Amino acid sequence: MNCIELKDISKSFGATQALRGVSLRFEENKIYGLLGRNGAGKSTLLNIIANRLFADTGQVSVNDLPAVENDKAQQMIYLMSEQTLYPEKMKIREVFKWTKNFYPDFDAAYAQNLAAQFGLDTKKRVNSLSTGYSSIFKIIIALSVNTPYVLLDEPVLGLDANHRDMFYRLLIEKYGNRPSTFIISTHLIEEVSGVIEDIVIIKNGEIIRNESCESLLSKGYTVSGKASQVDAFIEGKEVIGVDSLGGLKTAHIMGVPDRREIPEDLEVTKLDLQKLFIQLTNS
Ligand SMILES: Nc1ncnc2c1ncn2[C@@H]1O[C@H](COP(=O)(O)OP(=O)(O)OP(=O)(O)O)[C@@H](O)[C@H]1O
Repeated sequence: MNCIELKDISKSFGATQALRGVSLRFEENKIYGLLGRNGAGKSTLLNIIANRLFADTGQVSVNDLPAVENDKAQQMIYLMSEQTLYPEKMKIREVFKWTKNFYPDFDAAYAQNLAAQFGLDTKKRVNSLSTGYSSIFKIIIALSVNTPYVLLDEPVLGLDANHRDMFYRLLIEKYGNRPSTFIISTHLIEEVSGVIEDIVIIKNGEIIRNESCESLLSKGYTVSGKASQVDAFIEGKEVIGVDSLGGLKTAHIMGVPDRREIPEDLEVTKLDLQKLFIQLTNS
């Protein structure tokens, strides 16, 4: 079956249990958001898939091939992370050549084109890049590598708003032209919500949600309008957050709205993913 499959993966670092019996499938040609609070286990999960860390128990397979110490499986995966695995003195264009040796479908011409769009000078050495450009350099490889599975661990770290916007746009463009699976671990939930199809939420090393963005967001709704009307309406409901401005109020509510019950003056909109995430991962 074409997917990355994790079966009962656990991993501890000394007394810290980073992952607890994680079973999960990342299907082909989908964009996933991997969300979780600091220390939840996201990087550990991605590093285990990419064979940079070994699980204590459990198995990972890539298109039915065992992922551990297996070049055939690993050639289907590219992991972009904070760690830089290239010789630091290498120039960017040399890294592009080097990448092609391990990933034959790497598109060097497209990478050069992206570098020009981002204003990245490929004559520069890897260790001379600023934090933002170091992320951009890795993003460019991730978008050009053409592996069936691309894992992005905090890809927009240090990127300014314009470059983040460019990245999301290029990702969607790339996905449209040549679909593959992208797994994006990020804390910028609202920004990524327009890009991802499925959401995996990890809390204290356990998967607490694994479903489509649409299905998750249909589990709640937002009402806004005059504060007094909103207050009356939310009485007795499961409210997960409230924002007020002047005499206006917005309330985020779990449950399915009963349209007949909602006063005409109140506006009902989709739930805010970030508010829902905070609620699900609090405590
Ligand atoms: N090499 C390590 N040695 C010891 N503990 C580690 C190591 N790597 C991760 N951990 C611990 O395992 C847990 C999960 O860490 P992980 O980096 O996977 O979380 P994360 O979800 O990626 O967090 P963040 O969003 O803060 O990057 C944390 O408690 C972390 O401190």
